[in-house]
Order: sequence, then structure tokens, then C-alpha cells
Amino acid sequence: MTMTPQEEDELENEEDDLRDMLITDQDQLDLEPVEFEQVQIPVPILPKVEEPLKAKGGKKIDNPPEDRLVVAVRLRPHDDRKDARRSVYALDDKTVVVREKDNVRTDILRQKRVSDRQYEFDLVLDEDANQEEVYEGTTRALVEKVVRGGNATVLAYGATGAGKTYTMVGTAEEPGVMVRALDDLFKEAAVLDGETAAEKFPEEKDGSESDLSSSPLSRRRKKPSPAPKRQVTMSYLEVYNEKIKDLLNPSAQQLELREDSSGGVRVSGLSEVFAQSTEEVLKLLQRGNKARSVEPTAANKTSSRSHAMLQVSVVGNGEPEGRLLMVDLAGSERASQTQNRGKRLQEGAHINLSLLALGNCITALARGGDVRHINFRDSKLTRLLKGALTGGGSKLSCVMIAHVAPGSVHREESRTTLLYAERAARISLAAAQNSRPAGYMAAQATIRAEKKRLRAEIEMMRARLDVERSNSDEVIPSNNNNSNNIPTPRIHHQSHHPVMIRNQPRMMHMQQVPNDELSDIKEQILASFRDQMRARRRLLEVDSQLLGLGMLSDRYNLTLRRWETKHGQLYKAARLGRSAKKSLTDPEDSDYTTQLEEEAQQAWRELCRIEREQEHLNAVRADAQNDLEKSRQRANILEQELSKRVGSEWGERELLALICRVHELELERLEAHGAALAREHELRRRQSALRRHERQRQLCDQIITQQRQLIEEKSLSLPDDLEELYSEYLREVQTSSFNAREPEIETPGTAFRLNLPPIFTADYGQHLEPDPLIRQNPSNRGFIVSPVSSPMTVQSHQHYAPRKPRVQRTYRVSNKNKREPDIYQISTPGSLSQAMHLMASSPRGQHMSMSPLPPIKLPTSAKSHQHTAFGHPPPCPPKPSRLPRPVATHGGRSRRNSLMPRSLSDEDLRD
Ligand SMILES: Nc1ncnc2c1ncn2[C@@H]1O[C@H](COP(=O)(O)OP(=O)(O)OP(=O)(O)O)[C@@H](O)[C@H]1O
Repeated sequence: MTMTPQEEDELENEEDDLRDMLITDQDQLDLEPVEFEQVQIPVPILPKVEEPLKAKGGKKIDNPPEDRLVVAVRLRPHDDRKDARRSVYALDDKTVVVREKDNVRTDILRQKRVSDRQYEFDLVLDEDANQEEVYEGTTRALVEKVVRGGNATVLAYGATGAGKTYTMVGTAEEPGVMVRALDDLFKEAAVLDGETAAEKFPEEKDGSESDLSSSPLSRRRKKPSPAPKRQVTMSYLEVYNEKIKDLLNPSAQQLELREDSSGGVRVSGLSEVFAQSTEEVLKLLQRGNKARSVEPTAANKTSSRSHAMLQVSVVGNGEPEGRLLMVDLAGSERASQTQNRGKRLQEGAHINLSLLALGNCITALARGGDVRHINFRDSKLTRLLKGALTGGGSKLSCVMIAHVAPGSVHREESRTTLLYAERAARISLAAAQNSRPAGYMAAQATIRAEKKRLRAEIEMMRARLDVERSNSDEVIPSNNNNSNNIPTPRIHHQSHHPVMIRNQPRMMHMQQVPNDELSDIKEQILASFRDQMRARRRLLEVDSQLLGLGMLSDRYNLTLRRWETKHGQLYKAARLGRSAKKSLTDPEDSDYTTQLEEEAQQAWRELCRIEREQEHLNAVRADAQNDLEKSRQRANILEQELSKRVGSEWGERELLALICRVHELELERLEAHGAALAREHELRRRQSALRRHERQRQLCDQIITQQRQLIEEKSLSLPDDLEELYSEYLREVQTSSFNAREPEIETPGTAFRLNLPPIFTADYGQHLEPDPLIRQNPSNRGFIVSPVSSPMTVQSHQHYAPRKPRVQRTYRVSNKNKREPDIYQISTPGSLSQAMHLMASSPRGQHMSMSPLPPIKLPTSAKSHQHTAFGHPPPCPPKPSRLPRPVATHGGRSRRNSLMPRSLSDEDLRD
């Protein structure tokens, strides 16, 4: 879908507003803003609003769909005394309108905003809607699902003071959704228990029971069931300033989130209580609400400063556990509006940031993003809601109730809320539940659809053949290999020849049919089938290519995700925004940042290329689809013509059998293609999982290496078990990486017993040179010296030759034992740890402790090729045969810096 410039402008404005509203004083709080990504928002044409509109209430969302997030909007009562004008109206039970300020219409510079904006939702509840109507309209239908083992979520969203807590908690006289839902859960559970009991013990219904009301509830009342009952448990927590508090046990310590192996999140230590009755639940809720962080603000006298989550589970009676999550989100707020200062302002910033994180997830989900790549980790709120927004692998119903205050002073907040809700309405829960990439699903869907169509056609032809056969005494032999038992004629491959079937007398009969006519139609039909096949194959090929591109883009998206996680903003936004104007790379950046930046830029370029390619392939696909449809229609017309023109039943039957066979073969081919696609997809998926594990392993190695260096630097002693663990780790690495060609290298276990050894990475065996060049530079006597406790200092660089798969590292070593320190340079294609290993394994080196220095500043031109030895592994590891190259020097001096060394002789090391 492309947007007009006007629509783009409008979208830009809306997103700016959204951002402006949700981000409070970032500088003051030193919190990084989260950028919104551009999304396409359709701008509907607004019917003229002449009069304040009469809004509707009391409607309900029938049968809330499980495949997408359902959004309802509730308008809170408008207070005419405080604000005479309204800006939001409910047009009908599905539409809300935000009216622009009157003076905006005359403002030429803001022309793009002059039109009023109309928003469509699943349900709109105006200010006349009472608590019961809201509950009935949004949540009632979910309760039954939950009792039967389903999962459902209700989210209350809106600006501060818009009425979220009123809807969810309510008052004693007008209880809200939470209380009503629990009340109904108890009732439903009792009804179902009664039904189950009646099914299990039917005799109890006989006799005196016969006059009872047929209502299951009354049966349950009159005859208590001996069957096991469903039980309702509840837990209630709040997320306040990124801290989780148990509202049913407020004195408990702050709670932590734990992730299980399947990626699900749970709150460890959260109390879960069994509730027996609505009264009991009310008491528990009241107790929890008292413990909730509520403070008066300028916008709301009882402003909830936290997100509250009530989770109710129904267990027992052999049904799977049903769960209903009800969330009263804290209200988004503008710092200017609330006039908050200090603690309140900081609370507001936390609230806004978590809501922004939720907004980002919603945007990504609404765009159909792969769940695996959506960043739910940005806030506790999004981590807790991940399952609710993605289904967590099970069927889910999710309703968002967006709250809006209709007064004109709240216009901007209302617009933001509706924009947010509109985006949420696009979340497809079915897509989100599916962790498979869209490309694969699309390819398999095409195959499925084609197979279905072919099967239907085969069926149809078989039916026609049966009819024809019953009219004749002819028996067409069937092919035993034919899985569909379609009568199969023996076919001559030259299609213009009449088809041969076994029965000779009938052959004689067939030859009496005007052959030219028959052949001509047959030719045309076969040609149209050939066209169909060609178009279908092109379609499948394109799908396959799109699938490949999809997987590739997943890979590059992963890189961007890393960048985004590091910078806390979307890469696209950063590129398009201010920061991109100067440059994404900064000369002050660390090597890791620079490398990540380069990788992200590369990934971005690739993604742009992939997008172009995808566009092209989609056009090809559309053509192929078109061709397929056309040739199908042609074949239909020809078939009809055949029935009319071919007088011989034989001719038609023969042709039908032939087409049947062609279809059947095509069906088999499609099945094979589908299976191959599934295999290919599985292979790619595993490769991608392997890549992820490899990346995790590399990160672990880096972390361990740096930690070991820190331990050495600070001369820390370690507990025995940790030491043992580390030795085991080294043994593991060694076993998997030592090269049998290098028997002279001592095992780390013996060489490093005295000094805590640095890590060497898994590429040790491949890169290590048995005899590295070691040189000393006498001209740099003033080189940095290490602390007294660690007389030898090693500093390292990896020099990457651009576009060459060769890496050369240079290590500088200073020895403070002598009066004037010597500077050595060790050049080896191995890692620093390998160089240190060599040093340590020499008689003198064993008594030295080594530690790295901060990176040496290199000239900017060389910067992009510089990496610390502890940074990422080389992008293209060198082949062993090409490795033994010392760093490039000019007469013993490095081109890159002047610390150029003479050779460190054996004597130096021998001491
Ligand atoms: N539909 C309604 N009918 C009657 N009163 C309402 C309604 N909605 C809100 N109110 C009243 O408005 C005030 C603010 O509502 P509420 O506390 O529910 O807002 P909120 O959205 O939860 O705000 P915050 O995010 O700051 O907690 C309350 O006094 C509440 O009783």
C-alpha cells in the first residue's frame, strides 16, 4: 500500500504528537527516548458532523475473535462545567470522531490537520454506558472461554484520568470488570461443575429431580455434585517504576521475573490464593488496591502510578487451566499537563517509557513482525504481557479497552490514545502465535490452495467419468499406481494422436468421430493445462525465492535488532532522524560499537536490496497468478465447448481421463514440492538456530575472557569451585580445538597453573603459530608501564586488512623488571590469549603477570580496521596455511604506530 504525500504528512504529525506526548523531560531524567517506527495509517473521509452526536451504549462484541486483538473504546462522562467544548464524539457503536479545533481550519500552515479524524473500532461505548454494559460488551464472552480452559486478556489503556481504574476496579456501588468477571467465573464454574456432575451421575437426576428447572444452575443448587470442582485462584501485582510488587502480600520484597525454557515469563515468589466466593475476592481486591501506588496529580486526584495486573486461573475437573489476565495500565501523561515534578515526574517517565515499549511491540506485531524478533525485553510490562499479546503458543482472546475523555482540553491525549488503539486493532493474534516466518506460510498456503483446487477438479472429473461409464458398458482399466484410483488411459506422448485405450472395438468406434475437431479441442485444452502448469511452477518458484529472501532478511534483522537493543531506538528512525544526518558512526566509539555500526549499515543495505527484490518478485508472482487464472478460465471454456461439439461420449471420456491423469501428476508434483519446501525450511531454521547459538557462544567467550583479564588485573583470588569450573572449561576448549600438529605446546593446565590463565578461544588450534615473531622496540622506553604487582603489560590490536580474509594481531609487552622498560611487540595471527599462553609457557614468562592496557589510539584512517583482541572474532578467519605473517613493518617499525620492536630473543625470555 502506498501513501499519498498528504497521508505521509499526516502520519508524520501523528507520530510526532504521539512521541511528544509520551516522552517527558528526557534530559532531566537522563533516559533514552524510544523512537516510533513509521506505519501506514489509513485516513478515512469523515462524514460531516453538524451536531454533537448521540453516542450509543450497551452494545457488545459478539464472539470475540481469537485471531486478532479486539479493541473497544470507552468515553468517560464529559464535565461541561470544567470544559464547555467537546472534541470526541461517538458516531455510532463502532466509530469515534475527534474534532479539530475550530481555529485550526483557518490555519494555512497546519492545513494537513484541518480535517476531523474518524476512527473505527470493534465497539464504542459512550458516556451513557454503565459498568454492566461495559463488562457485558467487552469481557463477559471471555469468561466462559476461560472456565473451559481458554486464555484471555483484558487491557485498560488511556491517558491519566480517562477512567481506566473506574472501568477495571470500579466502586462498591458500581463494581468494575475485575469484580464482575470474577463473580461470573464462580457462577460459570459452578454451572459447569453441575453439568459435569449430571453427566457423571445421571441417576441423581431421576425421580424427585424430574420436576426441577432445567437450568443447570438450579440443578447444581438442588443436588450438590460429588464430582471434583473447578477452583479459582488469583494473583494481583503491580509494576511501579520497573519494580514488581505483590499486591496480595505487599510486605513481601520486590519480585523478580524468571524466564522458563520455553520463553514464558513468570513472577517468582508471587502469591496465588484460592478464592471461594465473590465476597472473598472483593476483600482481596480491596486489600490489593489499598496497597497500590496511588497519588494525587493535577490531572487525577486518585492517579494510579503503576500498572496493575490481576490474574485469575481456573483449574480442576480435568480441563486445561484457563487464565484471565486483567490489566489496569497506568495512564500515559504529558509532563506539562500534569505539572508533575520530582518523584511524580520520574514515575511519569517510567510509565511513559513502559507504554512506549508496549507501543513498539504493538506496532511490530501489527506489522506482522516475527514474534521471535520483537523486543519484549524493553520493560517489565512488555515482558509480562508477551504471552497475552502473542498467545504464548495457545489460543487466546485479547481485548483492549481504550479510554478517552471527550473534553477539548484532552484532545491531544485522546488522539494519542485512539492512534495507539487503532494500531493495536491491527495485531493479528493468529499470526503472532505462529512463529514460522510469513514467507514459508505463504508458500505452503499456495501449495495447499493449489492442491485443494486440483483435488476438487479431479473429483469432479471422476464423477463425470463415473456417470459416463455407467451409461456405457465400457470399462476403462485403472492404473494400480494411481493413488486416487482415477481411471487412466494409456497415453501416447504425441498429444495430437488420438489417445489409445485398450478396448479395440471401441477404438474402432472412436475413430468414427471427426478426428480433426477432437484433436483440435484436445490440443487447446492440453495447451491451456500446460500454461497452467507453467504458471503454477513459476508461482511456486517465486514463493521459494521469497522464502529464501525472508530467511535472509531475518538474519539481517537480527543484526539490526542487536543495534536497536544497544541504542534503545529503531535503526530506521535513527537513520532517518537527526542522528543519521551527522553520521551513525562516531570517532569516539569503541571498536565493538564501530563494528556493530558497520554490520548494521551492511544489514540495512542488504535489507533495502532484499526489499527491492521482494517487490520485483511480488510483481512476478502477481503476473503468474494472473496467467494461472486466465489459463484456468480458458480450460473451463474449452471443456464446455468440448461437451457441446464432440458428439462422441468416447471422445469426451477419453479426454476427461487424460486431464484427470495430468491433474493427478500435477498433484503428486505439488506434494513433492511442498515436502521439499518443508525440508528446506527446516534446514534453514536449524541453520539460523545454529548461528544464534554460535553468536551466544562467542559472546560467552568474550565475557569469560574479559572477566578473566579483570581477575588477573586486580589479582583477585577465586573460590576453588570456580577455579575448577574454569579449568574444566579450558580442558573442554582445548579438547575441541587443539591441533595435533602442535605437540610442543603445553596444555593450559600445566602452563598456567601459577598465574590465572587468560582464555584462548576455540580457534586456538587453527590460528596459533608454533613460532611467532617476537620483537622489541628500544626506541619507546617511555611506554606505559603496568602496576608494580603486574610487571608485564600486554596491549593488543587486531589489524584487519580490508576485504582480505587475513588477520594479524600485534601485542605490545612492557617489562618493568628492568630499570628501563623494554617494549616488545609480538606478532602472531593467534589471539592475545595465545600470545600470553606462549609467554607464560616460557621459563621467564611463567613468573610474569600480564594484563591488557586500554586500546591505543590509532589514526582515524586506520580506525575502521582496528579491533581489540577481546572484541569480535575476525569476520573471516584466516586459513592456517596463510597465517604465519608478522605485522607489516618498515625496517622493524610498524606502519600503524611507532612502537616498533626489535625481535624479542630467546634470551629475553629465558632470563
Ligand atoms: N465512566 C465514568 N463514570 C463515572 N465516573 C468516572 C468514569 N470514568 C472515570 N470516572 C471518574 O474519574 C476519575 C478518574 O478516573 P480513574 O481514576 O479511573 O482514571 P484513570 O484512567 O485510572 O487515571 P490514572 O491513569 O491517573 O490512574 C475518578 O474519580 C472516576 O471515578
